[in-house]
Amino acid sequence: MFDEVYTLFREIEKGVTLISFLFPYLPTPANWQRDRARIRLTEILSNVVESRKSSGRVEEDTLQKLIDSKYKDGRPTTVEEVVGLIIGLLFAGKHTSSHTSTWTGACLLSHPAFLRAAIEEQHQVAKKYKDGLEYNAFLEMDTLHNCIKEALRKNPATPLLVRRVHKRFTVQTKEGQQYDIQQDYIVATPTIVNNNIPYIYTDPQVYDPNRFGPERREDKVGGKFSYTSFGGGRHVCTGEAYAYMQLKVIWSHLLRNFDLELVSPFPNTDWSKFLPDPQGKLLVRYTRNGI
Ligand code: HEM
Repeated sequence: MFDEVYTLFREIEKGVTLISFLFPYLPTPANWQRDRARIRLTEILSNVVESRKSSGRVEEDTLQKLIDSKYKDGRPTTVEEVVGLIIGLLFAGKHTSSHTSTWTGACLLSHPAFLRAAIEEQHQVAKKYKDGLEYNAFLEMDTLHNCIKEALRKNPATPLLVRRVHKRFTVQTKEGQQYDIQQDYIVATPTIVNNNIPYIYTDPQVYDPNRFGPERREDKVGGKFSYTSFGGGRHVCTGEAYAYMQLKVIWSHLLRNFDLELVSPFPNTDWSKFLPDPQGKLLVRYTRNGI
């Protein structure tokens, strides 16, 4: 089942392009495949939800929370809604994480000074937690954290955040120009532009994880929306802490156990995707070492 779910996910992902975002029902092979995969994935996950419900078993997990949730008027969630939420959650967490992990690798392996600093930090943490790395050890990996954060600043997983306006409002630019934003307008905020504003980020084109260190704190200087790779406001990413933790677990393991070298050129961004990945294959040579 795992293989089939993974394949279906890939097929849905392939249908999430910039074109399909603007024209979701365009009759293209990618959109057909995406829609067929969505139907099959719904079938598989519906069976999982139905089987949990009919078993009478109560577990301490996310699936149970979704099944037990109720709307404000007391109505419980339907199987279809639970399945939709699971697909949404998997989509929110899976692709964004693999995207960020890949860009972190590409950035680290092309910036030797930061790679050395991240490896040195692994030495220090491994020395301190010699009985095995646990949760707190990963929280102490500030250098690695900032390397991931900077890779994500330069390569946000969601370069455009979109909202429908519920209530009319005005907005004023830094230069004093006012805009009237009317109800039902669609507003888009380009993360990729926000993350490169020169009065917030010094030399924004440069990969420099030190910008997030205690002396500079560039993610805070422009206010709470300076760094928007995890969104902001009411719908800010609820998985941010988990995302950093899993990315640190992955990269800490790789840095502690392998010598890594990027053998393909630093990748361009594939802008045809709605969630723009590195273009082409990223080739890495690895030798096992072990800190
Ligand atoms: C590096 C990895 C991740 C990145 C870059 C990321 C980014 C984002 C962004 C930009 C948003 C806001 C979308 C918007 O405003 O329209 C968001 C929302 C969300 N993310 Fe993440 N995310 C990541 C990982 C995760 C993980 C691992 C999970 C769950 C396990 C998760 C769950 C969610 C959920 C549920 C929302 C919707 C929140 C809401 O609408 O109230 N994310 N994420």
